[in-house]
Amino acid sequence: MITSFEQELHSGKIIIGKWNKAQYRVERLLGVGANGKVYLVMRGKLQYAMKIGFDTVDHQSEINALKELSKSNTSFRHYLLDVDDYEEDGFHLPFYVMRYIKGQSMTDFIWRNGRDWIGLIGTNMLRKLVELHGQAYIFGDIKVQNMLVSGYGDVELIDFGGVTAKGRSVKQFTEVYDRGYWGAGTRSADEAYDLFAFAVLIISSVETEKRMKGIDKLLPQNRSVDMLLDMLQSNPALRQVAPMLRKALLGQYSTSKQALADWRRQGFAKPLLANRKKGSLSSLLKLCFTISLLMFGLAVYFYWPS
Ligand SMILES: Nc1ncnc2c1ncn2[C@@H]1O[C@H](COP(=O)(O)OP(=O)(O)OP(=O)(O)O)[C@@H](O)[C@H]1O
Repeated sequence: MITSFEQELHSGKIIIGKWNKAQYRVERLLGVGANGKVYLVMRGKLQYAMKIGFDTVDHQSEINALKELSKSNTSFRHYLLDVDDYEEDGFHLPFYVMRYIKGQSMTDFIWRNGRDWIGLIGTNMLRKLVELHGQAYIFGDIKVQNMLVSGYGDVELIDFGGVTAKGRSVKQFTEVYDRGYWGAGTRSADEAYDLFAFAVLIISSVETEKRMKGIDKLLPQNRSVDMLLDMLQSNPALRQVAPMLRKALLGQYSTSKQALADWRRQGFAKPLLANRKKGSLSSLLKLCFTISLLMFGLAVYFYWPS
């Protein structure tokens, strides 16, 4: 059985599952990761994301976690639509089909709309973690690439390859976000593990590229959580959230519920979308123009020699 498939599936290709016989039409490639390729597909008139796995063990464990979450009474309900195999020319390709998430990376979103959004994005991210932790799982591989932001700061998690049952060893992680890398704790799956990564996520979303450069290549003797704490203290954009993130970096939260409550206590101002800002400016200009026309009309009416 050959499972590796380097070739790209072209747009318009029809995939019919070997077992469930559901039919999908490939639209385009959404992304390629270490564990698989993800395509935008249509099933009837609806859009979904289809992940074709490279490594069957990782692929299967991702499916197992998604199956559990899809059954839960959380926002992950019905996230997973189908699990099947596709066979072509002697290739056997395991795939699964999930909700298609439209969005942009957190860094792009903040870059376009401003840093005022950190509060709301953070709240929505922590709410997702509270839900996941409530199902006795941790996310494991929190990083900018594994979440998408859309609409009014809505957060969706993607890539469930790191989802690990609480108490086990974290399955998949990315060094910079990993508390083990910073010598700040073990790699056992507890809520504080995700909260540490959450703190790094927020710090990295507002740090300059210059300061973040090389941070993933530090020698073990040079890595310490103090480096992250320094970044936190010295960045004015993080002043409001620094006390909560400090506790997360030091492992002082045992549950994401406590972390979310502290985060919310900051009382963030309501952020504005960049195009709404532009929109409100143009309505203000329109109003000024109308008022000046009205004044002009009145002036003509009163002062016009009769
Ligand atoms: N449900 C989805 N909706 C929209 N886009 C998605 C979805 N799932 C994945 N993607 C896109 O496909 C890319 C690769 O997917 P994913 O991160 O799951 O692969 P991976 O092999 O597990 O990656 P990694 O190398 O980070 O472990 C993502 O970065 C994202 O751009």
